[in-house]
Amino acid sequence: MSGTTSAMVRFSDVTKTFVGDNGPFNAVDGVTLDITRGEIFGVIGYSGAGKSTLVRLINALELTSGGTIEVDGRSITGLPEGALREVRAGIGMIFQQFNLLSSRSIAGNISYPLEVARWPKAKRKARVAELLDFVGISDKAKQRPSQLSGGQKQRVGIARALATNPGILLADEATSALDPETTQDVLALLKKVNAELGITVVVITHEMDVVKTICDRVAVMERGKVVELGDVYSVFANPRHPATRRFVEATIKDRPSKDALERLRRRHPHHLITVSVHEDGTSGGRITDVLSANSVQGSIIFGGISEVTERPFGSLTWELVGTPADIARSIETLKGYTRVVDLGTAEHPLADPDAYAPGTETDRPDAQSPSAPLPLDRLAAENAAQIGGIDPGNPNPLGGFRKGNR
Ligand SMILES: Nc1ncnc2c1ncn2[C@@H]1O[C@H](COP(=O)(O)OP(=O)(O)OP(=O)(O)O)[C@@H](O)[C@H]1O
Repeated sequence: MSGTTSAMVRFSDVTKTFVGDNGPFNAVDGVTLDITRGEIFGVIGYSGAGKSTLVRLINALELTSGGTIEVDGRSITGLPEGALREVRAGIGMIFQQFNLLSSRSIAGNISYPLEVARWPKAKRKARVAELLDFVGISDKAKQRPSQLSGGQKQRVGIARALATNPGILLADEATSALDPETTQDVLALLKKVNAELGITVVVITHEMDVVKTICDRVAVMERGKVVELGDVYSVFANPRHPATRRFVEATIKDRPSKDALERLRRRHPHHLITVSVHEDGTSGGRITDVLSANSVQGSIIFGGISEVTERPFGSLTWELVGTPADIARSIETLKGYTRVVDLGTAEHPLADPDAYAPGTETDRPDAQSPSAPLPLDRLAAENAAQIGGIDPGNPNPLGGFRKGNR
């Protein structure tokens, strides 16, 4: 990769049109955004929002219907297949279902793209050993994929995707099939890929937890459009779009839902407030100081503070006991530091404008029609793409090596 511009990927008014059961529709609809060189960029959205399609446009597994895409300063729009193979060689990809070749050993899987790129045997062997060590599974070299756990399989997928030194790694729901602990391990590995190898990582996910753990910036997609874009902490601290708010609330779980608030009011009939705790706002200690300075007794009855991009984030719901005037003064003072939602009392309740009311997928106003089943040729194309520089139209990546492109 040339390293000449700060944008590793540039989408300019990009549209991708598919023909569905009800006629043509835009799976990606007028997207303009830059993915900065060296960052971990998240794309989040509900099923069918267009995330995979957007990311598959980067390595030309899908071709644009409108607009232009630049990868590493080079427009890939309208390039002939031969030139696209060159672009793909600089992009690694990993998938939810790993897409490993079951007939090959782990070392054989990782070596495969190097064979295709016609690396000499000794160089291949050294590179595979280096990659196995990097992803932490050197002891698994001779085993078959079926002998590995999901997390280990994804490590193989990552090693294979890195084999030919790509500048970009695309991770399509790479942790969605893993348990929470293994997810954290794989996310840590993706962070290491980014930090130690300087690779730009694009992560597609439907879990804000993934975004919160590793991404620098995030785009929220809904119905093919990017509805919110920004650095992760700001998006968490100030989500503007309803879809973003739902993702944040479902992940942080720091505020009582409507139902939980009703239960809290029954147990705690006095004045309730929810106070945001941000790095640049207030802390639990400062809240206590403000309350005691105003002769108000406070106790925490709900809340949670976790880390977003390694910085504190969350909120605490307090029950306040004191005179109405002292409580009002406390709330005014706290508002000078941070966001305070006044929930009133059991007798005179005030609604939380941000309350999260969990619903089903189909309850959501933005729910999309279910994604089409993965066509077989798409699976073959993914297999081909992740080993770098191969024609995604080849339905049988093991059916004979194509000529390398370097
Ligand atoms: N090859 C295709 N032909 C027709 N429609 C398609 C094709 N690929 C995707 N779609 C449709 O485009 C829309 C966006 O799909 P896409 O896979 O990009 O969404 P997504 O946000 O990644 O969803 P998921 O998280 O379920 O994978 C969906 O309605 C899907 O059914």
